[in-house]
Amino acid sequence: MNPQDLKYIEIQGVGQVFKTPRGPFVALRDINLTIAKGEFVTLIGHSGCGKSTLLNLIAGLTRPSQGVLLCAGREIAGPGPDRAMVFQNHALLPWLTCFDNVYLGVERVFGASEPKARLRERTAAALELVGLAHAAQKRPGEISGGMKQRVGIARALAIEPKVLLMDEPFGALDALTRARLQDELLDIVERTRSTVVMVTHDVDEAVLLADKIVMMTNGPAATIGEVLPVPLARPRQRLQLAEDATYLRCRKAVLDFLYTRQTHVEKAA
Ligand SMILES: Nc1ncnc2c1ncn2[C@@H]1O[C@H](COP(=O)(O)OP(=O)(O)OP(=O)(O)O)[C@@H](O)[C@H]1O
Repeated sequence: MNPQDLKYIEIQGVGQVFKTPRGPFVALRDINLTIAKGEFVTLIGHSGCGKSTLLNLIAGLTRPSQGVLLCAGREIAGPGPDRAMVFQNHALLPWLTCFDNVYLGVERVFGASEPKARLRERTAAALELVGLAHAAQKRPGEISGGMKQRVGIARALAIEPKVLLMDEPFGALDALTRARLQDELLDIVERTRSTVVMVTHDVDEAVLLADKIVMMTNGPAATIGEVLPVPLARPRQRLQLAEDATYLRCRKAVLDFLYTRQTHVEKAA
């Protein structure tokens, strides 16, 4: 791998302080992390520790109070088509069909340089990739939660982002749909070789999907407590992993971190 690709995303000395009516609130401090091209990173930590805050910084939706974030050697100064976000609540426009929800983003990114037929081809290919070609003409209100989430993923993949940012994308789904979408995501990422940063609360999801798990300490002033490499070969099969010694060791390490070393104490608001 090109040495530059080993540090595709670089987060250096990043801190985030929010202004609140009660004074400044230090959400993140001293975050240092390097992500290689094609790497799948999961971010895990107790509720409120700053996972979404960190993802928003990588997306360029917010700017850090301290430090710098780089993507492909360039400072992240705002959102860009090289980084696409998938949200937990899918954020689809209810009055548009699934096709048009995906087309909207495709047109924004490629509309100036490609003919309409090519934009439609890209949209159809993204829906095909997530197994939703048959639902292209349905509106979000006419499809299930899992299907809506797949449209959200198709919309992100359709713009061919270099980095896929996912904020608890499967958090609102039932366990079976969630498992199916995790498998589909593994398959898609294998094919597209995207770099992925995914926030999750789910320990099994974190281990199943990741090349490395970034474990965050509790907030306020949260930081990275530990980075755990997951040296499991790909493609991964969830049934085989259930008894795999490396899988079980990684799972235990995350559980230990979360429930022994970072016991969650609900703070008074
Ligand atoms: N715009 C903001 N202004 C003030 N405080 C904020 C703002 N955004 C986030 N926070 C605070 O920063 C901390 C981190 O929030 P964040 O949403 O990143 O946590 P999280 O780990 O993603 O939580 P969860 O797992 O519950 O989604 C929280 O205490 C939150 O209240």
